[in-house]
Amino acid sequence: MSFNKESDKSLKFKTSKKLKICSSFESMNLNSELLQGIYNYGFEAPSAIQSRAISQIISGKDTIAQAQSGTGKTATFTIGLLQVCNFHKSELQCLILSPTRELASQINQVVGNLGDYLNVKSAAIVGGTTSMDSKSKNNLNLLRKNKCHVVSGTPGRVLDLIKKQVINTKKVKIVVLDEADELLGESLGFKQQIYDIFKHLPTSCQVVVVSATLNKDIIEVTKKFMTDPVKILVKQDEISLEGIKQFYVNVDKEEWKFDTLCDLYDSLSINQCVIFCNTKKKVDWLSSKLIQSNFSVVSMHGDMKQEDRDKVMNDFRSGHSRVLISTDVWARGIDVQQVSLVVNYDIPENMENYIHRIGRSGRFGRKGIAINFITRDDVKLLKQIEKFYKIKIKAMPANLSDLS
Ligand SMILES: Nc1ncnc2c1ncn2[C@@H]1O[C@H](COP(=O)(O)OP(=O)(O)OP(=O)(O)O)[C@@H](O)[C@H]1O
Repeated sequence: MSFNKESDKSLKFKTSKKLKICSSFESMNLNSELLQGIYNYGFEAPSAIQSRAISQIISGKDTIAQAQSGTGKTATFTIGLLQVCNFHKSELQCLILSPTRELASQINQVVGNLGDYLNVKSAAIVGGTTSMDSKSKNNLNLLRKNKCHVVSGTPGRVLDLIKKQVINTKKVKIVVLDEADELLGESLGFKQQIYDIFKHLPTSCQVVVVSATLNKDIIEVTKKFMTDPVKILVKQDEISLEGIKQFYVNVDKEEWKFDTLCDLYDSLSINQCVIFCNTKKKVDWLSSKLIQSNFSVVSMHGDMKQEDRDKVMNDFRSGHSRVLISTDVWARGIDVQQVSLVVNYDIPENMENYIHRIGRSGRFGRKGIAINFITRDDVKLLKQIEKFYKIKIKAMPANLSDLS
């Protein structure tokens, strides 16, 4: 196995020159209810990406915003779009697209929280549930009556509801593609859905593209639907967060991973931990093996029923469960601040998801630890990761608890 060629494309595109930097939320000319929502949510000062990108979004420019994991990109586009929307008008003005149901719901929550004083009506459109709960029914009713200002959803479900004329896109002013490289890449089949959604949007619609990882090819694709965008980008060797300490453990053979994990369990469950496997089957296998051995873990992947996924998410977010085993469905965007440790039980299959996975820890300047299990076959992959991000991944020290 080796990383695909896509990942090797270096970031040769540049940040736009002479960008305005707003060092406080007050200096962004936000309306007072929005400012109140921001402070009430606990934010005091903007992060680097927020101080650069929010004012660009507000000015109406198409914007490409790249910044490291956990540095506040969600609030960047949310504050921007909340300022752009007119809440006196009862119509859908903003569409936010993201790759997983959990992320779309999380973004919807942030929109609701930051827009608390604006009377924003937003809906998560995620599908997947066998029976619709009253909230989902209510959302659909609001959409049918064109009473939502903001929709946050996954591309397939959103496109479906546009085609069924439940979502009315006529007045959409701004569309956000979060985790844009995932949405516009070739592997997951979202790209065509995104193009189809664009066909239903007004041509004047402002486009905001966001991710921690963007490459030249993705920027090329965005030219199809963006006009002279402002670009705010980080260099490849700055994508990895300094606050996340990265280690490897030589497990030599696949069969030795399990015992290594059991030895680590006490350290894993001090705060909260996410363990990544590359397949759904492996997630199921590992979680049942750990449970059989009396370890307390929960697990999640894309083949599980949405009701079960929701329960796992709620338990993990509340801190009720501390160790979560998952596939890359959890790699991007999910924000649980207490996660301080990520274990790559399997090394990820693409370079980008390495950065996204480890970025589940160390949120917004917190400290994090990432541990990579390395079989003999993985040594080469680890070297590729180190070279690509210009980082050094050290051998795990004997006493991990000293680090946390
Ligand atoms: N200005 C701020 N002050 C304090 N906390 C903030 C601020 N902006 C964002 N945060 C918090 O930082 C955490 C990470 O933010 P967010 O999820 O938006 O990061 P992200 O850049 O979108 O990450 P990812 O790349 O993983 O999607 C969240 O818990 C959020 O509430």
